[in-house]
Amino acid sequence: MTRPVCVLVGPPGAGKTTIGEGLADALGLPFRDTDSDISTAAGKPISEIFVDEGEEHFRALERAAVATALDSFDGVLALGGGAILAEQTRAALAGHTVVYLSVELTDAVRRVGLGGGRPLLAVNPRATLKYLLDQRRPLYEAVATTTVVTDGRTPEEVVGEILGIIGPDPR
Ligand SMILES: Nc1ncnc2c1ncn2[C@@H]1O[C@H](COP(=O)(O)OP(=O)(O)O)[C@@H](O)[C@H]1O
Ligand SMILES: O=C(O)C1=C[C@@H](OP(=O)(O)O)[C@@H](O)[C@H](O)C1
Ligand SMILES: [Mg+2]
Repeated sequence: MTRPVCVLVGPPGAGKTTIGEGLADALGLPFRDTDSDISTAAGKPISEIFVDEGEEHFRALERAAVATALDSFDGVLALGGGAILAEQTRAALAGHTVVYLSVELTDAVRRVGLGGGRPLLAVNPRATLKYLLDQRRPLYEAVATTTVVTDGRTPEEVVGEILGIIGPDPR
């Protein structure tokens, strides 16, 4: 069994996808994002899965995609922001190196803009993000082995801090 060297969690706009790519690059390891896995397998964007099959169906695909990646992928793994809502996923994260990329409302709103293809943020991004941040903060904190604050920091600075935590050769 292989396992990711680092799993990134946090709300939309925390930078999981961006930081994950940069971190994988710096480590010379592959990068994977469960949103991309789900979208590739379904043959359509996440936003269309929400419209065609609904959020419940997306969450089932997400639980399966996360379980598979946690068991079989040995690079840097980014999860979707809502993955930790599933008790099954929170339990599966135990024993992994889990970095919570935290972000407060102002920076999260700025980064996601008008939603950026995120169906949950399509109508009122600011109000929805405020709700998501408050609802999920305890869940991110519960699964994380480390928290890295991203507000007011560049992706390069964030990648540098994570490298300092997990080291240059985490395998
Ligand atoms: N530390 C950062 N500083 C400024 N912009 C960032 C930072 N991290 C990510 N971004 C930008 O914010 C947007 C959302 O980032 P993304 O990686 O998709 O976040 P997530 O996967 O957590 O939703 C992207 O446009 C990205 O370039
Ligand atoms: O917060 C959420 O519930 C979601 C976040 C998205 O991923 P990012 O956190 O990478 O934006 C994506 O999984 C989907 O739109 C649902
Ligand atoms: Mg992402």
